[in-house]
Amino acid sequence: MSDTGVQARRAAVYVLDQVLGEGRLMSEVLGAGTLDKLDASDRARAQRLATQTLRGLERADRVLQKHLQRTPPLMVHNALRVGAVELCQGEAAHGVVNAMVELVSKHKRYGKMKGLTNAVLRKVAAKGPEEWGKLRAPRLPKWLRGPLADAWGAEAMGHIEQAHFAGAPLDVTVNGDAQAWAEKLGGSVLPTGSVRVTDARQVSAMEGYDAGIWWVQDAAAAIPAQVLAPQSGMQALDLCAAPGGKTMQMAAMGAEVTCVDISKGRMARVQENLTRTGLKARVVVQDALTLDGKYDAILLDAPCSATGTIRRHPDLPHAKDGSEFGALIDLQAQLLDHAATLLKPGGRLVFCTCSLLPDEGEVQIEEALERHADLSIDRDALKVDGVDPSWTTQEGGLRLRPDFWTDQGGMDGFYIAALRKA
Ligand SMILES: C[S@@+](CC[C@H](N)C(=O)[O-])C[C@H]1O[C@@H](n2cnc3c(N)ncnc32)[C@H](O)[C@@H]1O
Repeated sequence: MSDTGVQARRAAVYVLDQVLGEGRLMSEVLGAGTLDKLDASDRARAQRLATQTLRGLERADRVLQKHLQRTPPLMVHNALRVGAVELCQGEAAHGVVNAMVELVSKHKRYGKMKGLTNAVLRKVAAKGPEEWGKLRAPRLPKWLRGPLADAWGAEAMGHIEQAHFAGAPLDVTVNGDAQAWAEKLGGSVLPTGSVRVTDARQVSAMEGYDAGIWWVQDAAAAIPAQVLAPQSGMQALDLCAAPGGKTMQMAAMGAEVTCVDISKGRMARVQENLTRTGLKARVVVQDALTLDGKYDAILLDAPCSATGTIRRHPDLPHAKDGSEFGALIDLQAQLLDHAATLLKPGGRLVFCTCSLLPDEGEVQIEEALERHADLSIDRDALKVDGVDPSWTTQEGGLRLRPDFWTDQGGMDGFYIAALRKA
């Protein structure tokens, strides 16, 4: 790591410029190799700083607001935001202020704003940490808060925002003795069988990773394959499979799995994951809408708004504006209709999305049941260990929210429903 942490902070500010200024997701910015020149520890630090700043953006702006007469240019504003978040979360003032002043002073256009940066961050260092704790959990932008508050109510909305601000622990799915691995990893076994590691280190350096005993998967994301529960030897299809968490679960259950995804790049990760874990599946890069064949069990984890994953991806509400969601909702319905044609009579289809929007969950299933007289909801499939019956919805699906299991660290938002073909 560089001595002063300037490089990591500069990279974090660049990532924020891209998310907040260009509407790019952090995964796109990082995927384009933005941080590749940094060493591993600076890269991790830059990513952590950008993530923490996005999570606490509203608080950072409130703390900064009273020291700014007008909004500075985005790059300077983002440097102040990163600095404010670090200071308010207990980082030593001299290191943060010096690094941010140096970073701004080297900027071609805004170098002259180093004095302002110094003055503002010194004021934040003096009072900010005390103010920080009294501020509310940051709210989602209106375009997303509106529909979510309509769906779940104002009180739940506040709890969801608190869960977003708290962030997410590391959950892993173990192919083996979960209790034994929970002890080795310093975690605990959740009611649904996932292992939660609160004191997470670098994942690839953790015991059992290289040996492929476990893979990273949020506890909520592990439930759809448990609901489908294909039996050993069954022909199972994982539609929209990459990076392959659910494929691996079904392969570990003994099913003959075919996994399909449209993205060649993302499917390379499925192949890597299968190689690491020693699990077997037929890997197909193809548009799921053009697939044929007949299967006993199908899992459709459809592309969606990903609004259930904001704890891990706080960039999403800032980079997006909801304008793409209509096309995703149409695609989900098409994928559901096509998946139904791939089911054998008596076969089962689990539909899921990592979304908090009913249009991508409850409404999709209600409408699919109207379109397909030969499909019925399978409520019994939801009787999975650790799944609270109160999570069941009116039409017979499961609604999971980030504010569930609060005492244990929450879970991603998900919708899951099981359908059976006559
Ligand atoms: C929510 S992610 C899947 C996560 C995965 N099931 C897992 O558990 O690791 C959605 C996936 O849908 C894929 N996708 C989008 N449109 C598709 C299509 N028409 N056919 C197949 N895959 C598609 C995307 O490439 C993406 O990998």
